[in-house]
Amino acid sequence: MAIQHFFLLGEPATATRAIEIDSNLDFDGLKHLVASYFAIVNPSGIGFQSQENALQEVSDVSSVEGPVAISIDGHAVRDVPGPKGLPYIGNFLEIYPDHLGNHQRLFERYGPVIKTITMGRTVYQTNDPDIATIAFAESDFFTKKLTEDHPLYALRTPAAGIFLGDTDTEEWRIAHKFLPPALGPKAVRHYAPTMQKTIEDAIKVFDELDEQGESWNAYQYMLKLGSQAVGKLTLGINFNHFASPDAPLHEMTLLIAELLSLNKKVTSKGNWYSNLPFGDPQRLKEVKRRIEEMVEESIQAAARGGVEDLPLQDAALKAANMVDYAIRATDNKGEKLPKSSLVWALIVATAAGFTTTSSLLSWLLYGLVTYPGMQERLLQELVDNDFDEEALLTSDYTDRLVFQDKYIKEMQRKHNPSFQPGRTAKTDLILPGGYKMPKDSVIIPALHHIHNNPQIWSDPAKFDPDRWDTEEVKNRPKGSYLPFAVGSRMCIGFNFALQEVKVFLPKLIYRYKFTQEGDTAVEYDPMFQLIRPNNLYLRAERRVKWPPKSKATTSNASS
Ligand code: HEM
Repeated sequence: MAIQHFFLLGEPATATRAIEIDSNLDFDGLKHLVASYFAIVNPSGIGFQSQENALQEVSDVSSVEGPVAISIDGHAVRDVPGPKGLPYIGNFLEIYPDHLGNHQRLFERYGPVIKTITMGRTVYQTNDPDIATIAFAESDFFTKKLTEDHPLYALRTPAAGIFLGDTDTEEWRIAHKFLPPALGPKAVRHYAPTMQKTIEDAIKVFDELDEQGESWNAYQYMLKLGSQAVGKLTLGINFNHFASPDAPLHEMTLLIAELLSLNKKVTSKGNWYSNLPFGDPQRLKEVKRRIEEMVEESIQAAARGGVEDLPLQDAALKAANMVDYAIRATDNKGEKLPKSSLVWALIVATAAGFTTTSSLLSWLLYGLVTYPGMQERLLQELVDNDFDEEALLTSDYTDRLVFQDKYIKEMQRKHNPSFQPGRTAKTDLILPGGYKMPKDSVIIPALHHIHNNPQIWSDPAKFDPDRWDTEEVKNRPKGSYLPFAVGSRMCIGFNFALQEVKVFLPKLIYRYKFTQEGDTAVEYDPMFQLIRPNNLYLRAERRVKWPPKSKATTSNASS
């Protein structure tokens, strides 16, 4: 057993640590051992050197006259770079309003990990898939914990367990045991008829708008549609958004939309602001209270129906909605989701569900009028698959729409609604590349910038659904496409979201030809928790004719 002294290259050689090296250890084992002493997240990047000579064998490392310097991926350890800020506001003006474009510029200038400070809030971001994967894995190094620097800090609600709570809590464990089964692939399939009914109701309104020759704001109507679908799923409430073209948004939709926008305003201005007893911070508290009240009412209404208890999986397949599920679902110890978790878990599932899907739906419509040939190819695929107004949109049917699947994937690569899931460092640590992150600091795997990283995606700015057939994309590095995040805090509603858009899109595309009203550049809302288009106005005209089946399909059918 030899003892060697080590220090991190880039740190003073006086900060050494003595480590005992077992003579049976191999080189990888030595890297792991040293990594554990210095909280180096990925041991494989470790290099050892003495007097600038690389040491390649365990025997060299243990016998050389110490201390031995540790490099990471060929680098000395370093602080995460970022732009110098102004007093008080930090980098605010350098980032907003176009935070996507500006972060892209900062990644190009500073490399794969950047640090910015806005209004006193320090955030690390990465566009590197490896680092994103590390951050998303709940581990000794990272967890979801809503510290003051976390983008969801102003919304944190420990009782919700999911989304707005820390991983390391009983509330998350319980909510995470009960809720995902209700949104698993099989459970979601049984909601397909409800989804189809939702879009068929909505179509009456789009028909009326067409008859009046009116164009409409894509996000506003997709918000109606997305929240109508999710409201039925989570709370069993019909929001009646399609009673007429001007039907108002349901109070729940309005409040949740306000909650998110207030949160983005409050968090982008720093913690001093969130504590003010008036203005936006005060309104944020009022909005939360009113939402709680409304969900409690829908739980009361569902509970009065009188229902039998069922094991989780059975409840998921039989429930009329998630309130119904949450009341009946019983785990193998006979326990249920406690009342204290129920209200906020349902609020969060509702909010997470409709704000995201309505943005995705809006971008999917944006793609039809922006990217040449998409609308025609999607329509052709429907015709080739014998679609008509009566078709039943089961998941077996939508699985056959291969181009639609690639279109949705590419849309989530370029225009994913969710962009800033944050994870918190559990200890002072060293990331690949040698970047130092202090305990309790927050790193955001910047989804948009990972999805547009030119080192992973060729010509990332190009919207190209066919790239999903290429070997390059099929063999892409782990962590390079994460529209729903990954790891145990990833989205639990992704099956529902994907099924929903796969049911809605065919109905819309087969019935209408979409064109954009005016040619103003479409802007995204910079002060919203999600990326959504602000000013996309569409005209949906009833189709009167459809293309014939393509030759390949007809000849396949006759052969
Ligand atoms: C296009 C649609 C959607 C996108 C892009 C999306 C994206 C995401 C992302 C990135 C996360 C991780 C957030 C974080 O780490 O901070 C997340 C979490 C979550 N999503 Fe989604 N989501 C979508 C739809 C839905 C739907 C339809 C539901 C429910 C009906 C839902 C429910 C949730 C919940 C409850 C969590 C938190 C899980 C936890 O805390 O363990 N999402 N989503």
